[in-house]
Amino acid sequence: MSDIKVKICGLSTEDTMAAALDAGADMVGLMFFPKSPRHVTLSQACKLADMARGKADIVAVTVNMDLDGLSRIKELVNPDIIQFHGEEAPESLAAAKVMHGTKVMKAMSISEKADLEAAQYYAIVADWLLFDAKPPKGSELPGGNGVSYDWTILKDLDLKKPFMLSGGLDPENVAEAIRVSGVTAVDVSSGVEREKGVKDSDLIRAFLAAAKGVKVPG
Ligand SMILES: O=C(O)c1ccccc1NCC(=O)[C@H](O)[C@H](O)COP(=O)(O)O
Repeated sequence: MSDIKVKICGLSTEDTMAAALDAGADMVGLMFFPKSPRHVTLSQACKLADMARGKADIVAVTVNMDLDGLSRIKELVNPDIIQFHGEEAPESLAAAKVMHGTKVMKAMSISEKADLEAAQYYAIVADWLLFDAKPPKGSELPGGNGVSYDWTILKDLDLKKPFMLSGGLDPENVAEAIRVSGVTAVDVSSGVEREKGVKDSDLIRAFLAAAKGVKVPG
């Protein structure tokens, strides 16, 4: 039996980063999308990344970022993984992998099974796939909207690459989401916040305990 992997996304303070690390987060996400309420500056990101290095994988979350922007993040923050959360093509991921020498994660917007079809192309280059909910109409954010989709469509998905479920997860529903989808990795942002963009250490601990409490065959 092995533990579920958990990514806590959009951490922006030292207290909540410490809570996530102490409670056993496997990945911690730092947000580089300026419109996000979880956005961090490069200097904040460096401090938070230093706390996490060697304890959890540092994930830099980007949206359609140009090569210069990615290079600056690589040089200053040195993340373990770059998350691509926009309309980036598989070729852009491949280029970033070669250029920056990091692992890459591709987020895809999902509302129905057909949305999973492109995953096979991304799986050729991506080290991880993240199946997130399609943003609601009018949202300025491609992720972090706290909405979910039918988790059962991920059941029995075989991509030969690891993937995560996200979108609207929280400490109350994460165990059920893992059971009905069969996933072994989950990601959360809004569900561990007390208000939009403000992470809550107690909710982070509760989420990690609930997710890690589900045992999967491994
Ligand atoms: O969280 C954001 O503000 C965000 C903005 C732009 C692109 C991606 C963003 N989040 C990426 C994530 O990996 C979130 O954890 C994921 O979308 C799930 O969010 P939530 O439904 O709020 O748990």
